[in-house]
Order: sequence, then C-alpha cells, then structure tokens
Amino acid sequence: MAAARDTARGARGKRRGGAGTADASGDAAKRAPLGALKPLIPFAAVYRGRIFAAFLSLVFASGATLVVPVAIRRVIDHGFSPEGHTFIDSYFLALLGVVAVLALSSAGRYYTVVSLGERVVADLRSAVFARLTTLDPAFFDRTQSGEIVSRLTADATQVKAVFGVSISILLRNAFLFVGAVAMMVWTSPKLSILVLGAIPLIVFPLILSGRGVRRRSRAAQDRLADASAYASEAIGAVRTMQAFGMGPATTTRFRGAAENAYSAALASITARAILTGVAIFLISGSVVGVMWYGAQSVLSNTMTAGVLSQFVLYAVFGASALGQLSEVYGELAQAAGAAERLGEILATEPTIRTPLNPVSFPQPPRGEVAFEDVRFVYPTRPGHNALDGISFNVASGERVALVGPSGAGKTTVLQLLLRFYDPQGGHVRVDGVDITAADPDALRERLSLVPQDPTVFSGSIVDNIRYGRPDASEADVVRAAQLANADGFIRALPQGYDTVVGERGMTLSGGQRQRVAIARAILKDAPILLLDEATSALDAESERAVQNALDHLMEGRTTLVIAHRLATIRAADRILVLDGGRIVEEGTHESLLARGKLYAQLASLQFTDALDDSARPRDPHLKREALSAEILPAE
Ligand SMILES: Nc1ncnc2c1ncn2[C@@H]1O[C@H](COP(=O)(O)OP(=O)(O)OP(=O)(O)O)[C@@H](O)[C@H]1O
Repeated sequence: MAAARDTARGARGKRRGGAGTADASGDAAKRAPLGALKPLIPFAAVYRGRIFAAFLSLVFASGATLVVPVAIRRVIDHGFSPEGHTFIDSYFLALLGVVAVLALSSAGRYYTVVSLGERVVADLRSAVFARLTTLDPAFFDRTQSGEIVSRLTADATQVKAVFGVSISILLRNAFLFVGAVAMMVWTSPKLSILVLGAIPLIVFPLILSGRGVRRRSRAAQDRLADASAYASEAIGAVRTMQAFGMGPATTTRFRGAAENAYSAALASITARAILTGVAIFLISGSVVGVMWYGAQSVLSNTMTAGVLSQFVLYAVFGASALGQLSEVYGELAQAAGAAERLGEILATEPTIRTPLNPVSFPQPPRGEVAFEDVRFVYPTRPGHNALDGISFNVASGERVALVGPSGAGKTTVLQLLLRFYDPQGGHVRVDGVDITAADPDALRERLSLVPQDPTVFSGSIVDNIRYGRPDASEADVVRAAQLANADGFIRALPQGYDTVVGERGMTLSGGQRQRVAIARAILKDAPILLLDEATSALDAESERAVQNALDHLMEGRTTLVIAHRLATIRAADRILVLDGGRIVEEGTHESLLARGKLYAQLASLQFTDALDDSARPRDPHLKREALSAEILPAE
C-alpha cells in the first residue's frame, strides 16, 4: 500500500513515454498541424471581452500602419514640389498622429493578447492537474510521474510562450498582410497581379515544411519529458542513489536523456531554420522582382515615383508580414505539439467513475465489507491473476488480519476495496452496496487508510494531520495527535504543530511518520480502517507508541489489516491466509498454528515481533526451522 511501493510497482509496468503517447503521436502526424491547438479554444473562449479588446487594438494598429505609405506617397509626389511647403507641415503632423495611434494600439494589442495567453495557460494547467487527480492508479501505472510533471511545466510553458507572443504576432501580421494586399491592389492592380501570382508558390511549400517542424517539435518535447521523468525519479530516491554510489552512473544516464532531448530539439530547430531561410528568400526575392518591374514603369513614365514607393512599401509590409507569419507558423506548430500532449491528458477519461445514478450507502454506516468471488488482473500485467476468486465477509467492528507470502495479493485486496481498480469478476460490497454502483468519494469517506510507509507531505504537521479532514479544528487535531501518541514528539519539535516537515516527511523518523498517519486516520474517523503494517521493526519504544496508537485507532471500527506483527494478529478476530491470489486458510492464530500448514510456516518467519532476542537463533538458517509453536506461545 505504501506510496513508495506503489511507485516501484508502477515503474515495473511502465513503458517510457507510455503506449498512449506513442499511438497518439502517430495519429497526430496525420491530422491538420494546428488542429492540435483545438483543446485550447474552450479555454480562450471564456474571455470574450479580452478577445474583443485585442481585436480592436489589432484593427487600429494595422490601420495606422497601412496609412503610413499613403502619407509617404503624398510627401514624395507633392511635398517636394514648389507649392508643397504649404502641405508639408500638415502631412507630417498627420503622420505624427498616425504614429501615436500605432504606438497606443500596439501597446494595447501586446497587453491584451499576452495577458490572455497567460490567463489561458494558467487555466489550462489547473484543468490538466484537476484531471490528473481524477485519473485512477491504472493511468499512473502506465505513465511516469516525472513525465506528467514535465507536461504540466515544460509543455504548458511552451504553450504560454507561443500562445501569448506568437498569437499576437500572428494576428498582427495576418491583419497587416490582408490590409497590405488590399492596398497594393488599390495602388497598382497591374503590379499586384504579379506579386499575388507568386504567393501560392511561396505559401504552399511553407505549409508543407511546417508539418515537419511540428512533428520534430513533438519529438523534442517527448524526449524532454523522458529526461524530466528520469531526473525526478533519481532525485526522489537520492538517498538510495548515493548509498549505492550510483551518482556518476545516474548522471551519465541523465546526460544521455538530456542529449536525446537536445538532438530532438536540434532537428526541430534545423527544420525551422530552413523554413525561415526559404521563406525569406522566396518572399524578398519576389519583392525585388516587382521593384525591378516598377522601376522600369517609372522610367517609361507610366507610373509616378510616389505610387511606386507606396506600392513597394505595401509589398514590403505584406512580404514581411508573410515572413513573420511563416516564422510564427513554425512556433505555433511547436506549441501544437505541446498542446497536443496536454490535450491527451485532458481527454483521458478515468475508468473509475461515478455511475449516472449512484447507489447511496446506508446511514448510519455499519462498516461491513464483503468480497464475493473477486477476480482481478492488473491492466499492466495481463495473464497474471492477482486475485483468483476471493470471497470473505467482515462484520461490523470485526478485526480481520490478512497474512500471506510476498505477492500473495494482500495489498491488492485493499486497493480493490478503495476502488483504485475494478475487478474483472465478482463483487466488492461495503455496507451491502456493490462499490462499483456507488460514488467513489462516498465510498472513500467510509474508509481510512494507514499505509505501510505513510506519506507525509511537505508542509506543517498540523496540515498533515488535517489532510483527511481539512475543516477540523486545532483542538480536534491535537486530540487526534494525543490519541495517536504523537502529541509528545510534536510539541518537542522547534515550532510544535506548525513545524514544517521536509518533502515527503524526510525530517521525521519512521515511527513518527506512522503516528502522524494514525492521527490523520483518527481525525478522519471513518468506520472502516485499512491498515498496512510496517514490515520494518521499530525500536521497542516507538513500537509500543505505535501499537498503543493503533489500539486507539482500531477501537470500535471494522479493521482490515495486512499484518506483519504477532501482536496485531493476536488481537485479530480472524485471520485470512492468502497465497497466489486465493484464500488458502482461515481461522484464529491458535487454530491456524495447530494446522501446521502455511500460516504456521509464515508465523515463524515473517512476524517481526515473533522472536525476542533471547529466543532468536544465532544462525539465521535455524530461524527458518524454529518451530513457531514452540516459540510463539511464550510471547
Ligand atoms: N500496480 C501493479 N501492476 C501490476 N502488477 C501488480 C501491481 N501491484 C501488484 N502487482 C502484482 O500483483 C500480485 C499481488 O501483489 P500484492 O501487492 O497484492 O501482494 P502482497 O501480498 O501485498 O505482497 P507484499 O506483502 O510483498 O506487499 C503480485 O504478483 C504483484 O507483482
């Protein structure tokens, strides 16, 4: 049950990048390149007012830009003539006004569009995170946590950079391009035909190469996610890494992952560089050609110098707008790669869902549990029955211990009861209700879990205890801590209950972490307690403190405990012995010992408090043969 064990197990079943990711990238390559940005649309659509403001400022900024060449033509054609000095002041004054409008509307455009980008990405990140919290453990068995973090950070950042700045550039240039083309036609239809004829020749190859950029960009982000996943796993297990002297080897592997990310990014950059170069040459080359033709017309007096200047300015505007569009297109294609990955998470539906008409649990809770011929196979390990037709009942207030060799299916029983997975066959009932017909949140309200290696989050002790009931008063928290035998050590900490414990509670001892988790469960006060006892023996004093805390916790509750200690087993009303996903024996400690089968063997080997030091055989091999029946009754 422990988080750490979960992680380790998850890692076994995981494939780098996850199957879903690989398939989706194949599909994506076939889709319209920017279609992947679609998941962002609903996020932006919420902010209609800002979009309208952005649109207005765009219209003004582009309009002001497009007026400039007209003013320049007038200055050239009339301003330098003898009577021109009467006009020139007013021309330049008007030009100054245009420039002022341009400046104001450009600032407005930048502000509205970029802040919209920030807003959308903040919403997107929260939505992706919210979706992640609803996904069932089967998803996390397939996907590495570091990869997910990378999507939340690197991908969202890329979308933000592009969404904010590039969309602003894209829209401005799209407006300018359309405006410039219209003005070109108005200025000189003949020259315009020449220029516009060249456009399809320019645009088509750009669109084609944009697709390649996007594919490469997605590959680069995938490699980056691999590197992040590896890094977060390594940093999460830094003590193990250092204890085994694996620092240099880990660094080498990370460097490999980082190099892969670099190579993939380089491929994407190269494609973009080529795209930009080709675009600039095609576009500017065609402008040069048109200028040459226009110069001929001026020389043959079929066009004035002012009109040519005006036309050339529009052509330059149009060309540079197109050039920037192609560059932005590359960036958008990159963002599409990132958005697509985020979209995949948003589109992942949890398999554990509340049914349309959930059955409610009876009130008040009774605390009954029933497994009826439950069969279960982990999705990442098809073909292996983790539970192979298990049936048992736990009555209200009963204490049942689950015992069995490693891999027998004990943890799986608790995972199914928590509805982390649904069984392929049979039923799991709580208070008579099939849990697949109920709301998972309502189910989990009736369950308290104390895992083997309890998770303590970075934050204050008081917040950690409150984790199961955020609205609990300080007095309730203290009472729970007292019952959990944790009050004493908490008060001895530098800031008492407000002491901040490091990430994953690293600054607390194992026994202290367990007592914090027990206090949390006491505070939650659920009728059914799921307990995964720690396998590692604590020192005698902590052991007693934890045992005492557990006694308080189990009082008046139905308890299902994965037992590793004799004291717990003796306190149980009934013991279920699991092996290979089945219940092979059932009874009390004494009756099972008397049978002399699997339980009796396990009893001599497995229970951490079964042998006191004086009775512990010197030779570890002898321990295996120590007859439980001889030693255990002496306990
Ligand atoms: N997330 C998972 N994905 C795939 N297989 C899993 C997963 N978790 C457990 N298993 C497999 O299911 C079987 C039952 O595991 P389970 O964790 O229930 O055993 P256990 O009795 O709790 O063992 P232990 O005492 O070592 O914790 C094992 O073969 C295990 O390898």
